[in-house]
Amino acid sequence: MITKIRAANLPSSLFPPWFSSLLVPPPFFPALPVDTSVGLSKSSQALKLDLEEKLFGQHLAREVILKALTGFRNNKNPKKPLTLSLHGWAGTGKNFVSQIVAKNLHPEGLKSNFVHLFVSTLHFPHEQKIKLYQEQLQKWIRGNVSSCARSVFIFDEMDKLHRGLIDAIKPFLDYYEQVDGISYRKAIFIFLSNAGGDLITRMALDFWKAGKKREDIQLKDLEPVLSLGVFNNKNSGLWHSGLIDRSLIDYFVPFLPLEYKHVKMCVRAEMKSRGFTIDEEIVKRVADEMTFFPKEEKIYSDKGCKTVQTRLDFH
Ligand SMILES: Nc1ncnc2c1ncn2[C@@H]1O[C@H](COP(=O)(O)OP(=O)(O)OP(=O)(O)O)[C@@H](O)[C@H]1O
Repeated sequence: MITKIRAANLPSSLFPPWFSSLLVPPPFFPALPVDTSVGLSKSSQALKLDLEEKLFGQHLAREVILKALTGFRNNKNPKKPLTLSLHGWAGTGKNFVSQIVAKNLHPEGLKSNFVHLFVSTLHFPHEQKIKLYQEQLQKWIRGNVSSCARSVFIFDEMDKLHRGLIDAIKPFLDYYEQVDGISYRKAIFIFLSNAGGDLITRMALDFWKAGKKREDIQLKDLEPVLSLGVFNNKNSGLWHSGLIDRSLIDYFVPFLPLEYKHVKMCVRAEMKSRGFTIDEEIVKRVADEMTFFPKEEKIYSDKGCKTVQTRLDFH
């Protein structure tokens, strides 16, 4: 599913018109604008605050993302780019968090020249064009990292990304000091997918049924779950790509399914961002319109907070 934000910030064709200028190999890359605020835009404290205030119901994702980003930014000499793999049900905040991270590094977020979002089904829809996509993608990454070492690349719908394209980006994710004269070690790659989302949900449901608190779910509880749903799942996209075998993913970040109370929090946040006074009656009405599963218990929103914005329009 493509959100408004993504569609609004993406070129209509695969790459913008000036892309062809990047086809010249280094050192002849044209000078793209240089971001002087790179890495200094906000402190880790600001990221922490953003995650605490804006991201609802995701205590594990909050913890892992903060740890990963803080560690990476404090490391003056990283040995490889930072690679995060975000997993979870639809509408639970994977794109939302990627945007928070991107904004933290580059204040303009998705609008920055140094943040790049690829959506598999939008940008790489035709299997027969894989060779072309591979070439363009590699040149795009190379060109942009040579312009800004701390470029951020977000790949949405990773589970739908053709294996050939994962192979194309693999060299950039590795521990090489340089590839063709360029170091990729300060770049950040974020992969988003629904793979493992059903298993994460089942785990959350088991906790709920056992009367345990959601916040008591720990990363170690989810490791075997992710291992089954992602690491050893031939359909997850990552499995047969060699990314996992070669330890090229630094952090797996699980997103839990969102409950009624989280949906209400999303409604309030949306009202606030539109400058409305919070009206609890409307908050309840919007949340009540969402559908919840499993059939019997009705605990988790089946679209997370995804349709909150449009539903609010009706009220
Ligand atoms: N955990 C959350 N906390 C706060 N807001 C959220 C959360 N999850 C979703 N939202 C809101 O819902 C919108 C849609 O969520 P988002 O696009 O991040 O979902 P997603 O997990 O990427 O879904 P998909 O897998 O379908 O792409 C976000 O822009 C945000 O406004």
